[in-house]
Parts: sequence; C-alpha cells; structure tokens
Amino acid sequence: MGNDLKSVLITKEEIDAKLAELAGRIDRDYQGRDLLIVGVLKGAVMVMADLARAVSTPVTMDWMAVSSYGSGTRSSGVVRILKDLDTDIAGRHVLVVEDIIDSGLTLSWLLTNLGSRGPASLAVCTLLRKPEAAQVDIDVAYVGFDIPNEFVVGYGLDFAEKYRNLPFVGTLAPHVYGG
Ligand SMILES: O=P(O)(O)OC[C@H]1O[C@H](OP(=O)(O)OP(=O)(O)O)[C@H](O)[C@@H]1O
Ligand code: HPA
Ligand SMILES: [Mg+2]
Repeated sequence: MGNDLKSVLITKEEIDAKLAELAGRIDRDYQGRDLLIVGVLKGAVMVMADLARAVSTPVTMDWMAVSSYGSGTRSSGVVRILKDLDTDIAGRHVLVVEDIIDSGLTLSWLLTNLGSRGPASLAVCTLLRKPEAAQVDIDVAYVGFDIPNEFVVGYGLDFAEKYRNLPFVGTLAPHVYGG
C-alpha cells in the first residue's frame, strides 16, 4: 500500500484540526436551529463521521448516494441517484457534506435537486476543493483545504474503490494508474 502513494498531502492531524475549526463555525452559524447533515456516499463517509462528532449542535444525519466517476479519474458529468434521502427536507436546515469538490458537477447537480425540495436553508461543507478544476461556480460555506489539481485518495476518497480507508489524504504514484 505504501508504495502506491506518491506523497501525503494532508495528514490525519491536519484533517482533525481543520474539522474541529469547521465544526466550531457550524456550531455558531446553526445555534438554536434544527440541523440535518446530508452525507454524499461513499466518499463523504469519513468526513461525516468525524464532523458529526466534532459539532456540539444536535444534528440528524441522512445520506444520498450519487455517482459521476465510476471507476475512472474523470467526472463524466452524468450524475445518477443511487440512493435518495429518507428524510423530507422541506423547511429543514440542510448542510450537504462532501469529501471533495473537483469539477463541481456532482454538487452543482445535487444542490439544484435538493433546492427544489424546499429546504429552509441549504449549505455545503467540503473537506477538499480543487479550484483549478472547477467547471461550475458553487458557493461553499465551509471548505477544509484548497488543493492542487491532482488526483487524491484516502480519508473516503477512492481510486477504483481502493484507498478509502487511509487515515490521511495522499496522491497516487503514476504506476497505480497503469502507466
Ligand atoms: O466535483 P466533481 O468533479 O463532480 O467530483 C466530486 C465527486 O466525485 C466523487 O464521488 P464519486 O462520484 O466518485 O463517488 P464516490 O463518493 O462513491 O467515490 C466525490 O466523492 C464527489 O462526490
Ligand atoms: O481527486 C479525486 N480523488 C478521488 N475521487 C475523486 N472524485 C473527484 N475527484 C477525486
Ligand atoms: Mg470516487
């Protein structure tokens, strides 16, 4: 496993510290409100689990599964709902939690979809964002790290379903791509 990685981009300690900081902001912003956090499967599982435990605000949690990447490293732009929410979000304060905003196509589609369901508010928290890869402009309230335009894995992020369980975010060695 170690040989497959080119470098560690963000350590576990840096992730923990950043999530604590974001959780503090979320606690202040949603004080006295009923907050529903929505994790986007599967990539956001780690961020959801750690962020939910870092906030003091009582939250309820729900999940959506959408996929635009399949097994490749490029977004197809075609988003499919694999699993919808169990919750009716009309009138609810909704915070969508993502592992990464790359092209932005997945989230852009998701925000339009969720926005049409009449939430009281709709905001986004993402651990990672690639500003150079953005194909659409998305207003993101909570961003952990802006990162270079390189394919990353770990902490929920996969390459062909592997590496999601790494406790840090790293970049892949070229031979892993099949080169
Ligand atoms: O900004 P974009 O270019 O749209 O890319 C970001 C999305 O792609 C990844 O999900 P993926 O579709 O690979 O599914 P997964 O979470 O199950 O890995 C990631 O978790 C984001 O949801
Ligand atoms: O850099 C990435 N790594 C893993 N999954 C992804 N989905 C979008 N961008 C990425
Ligand atoms: Mg993926």
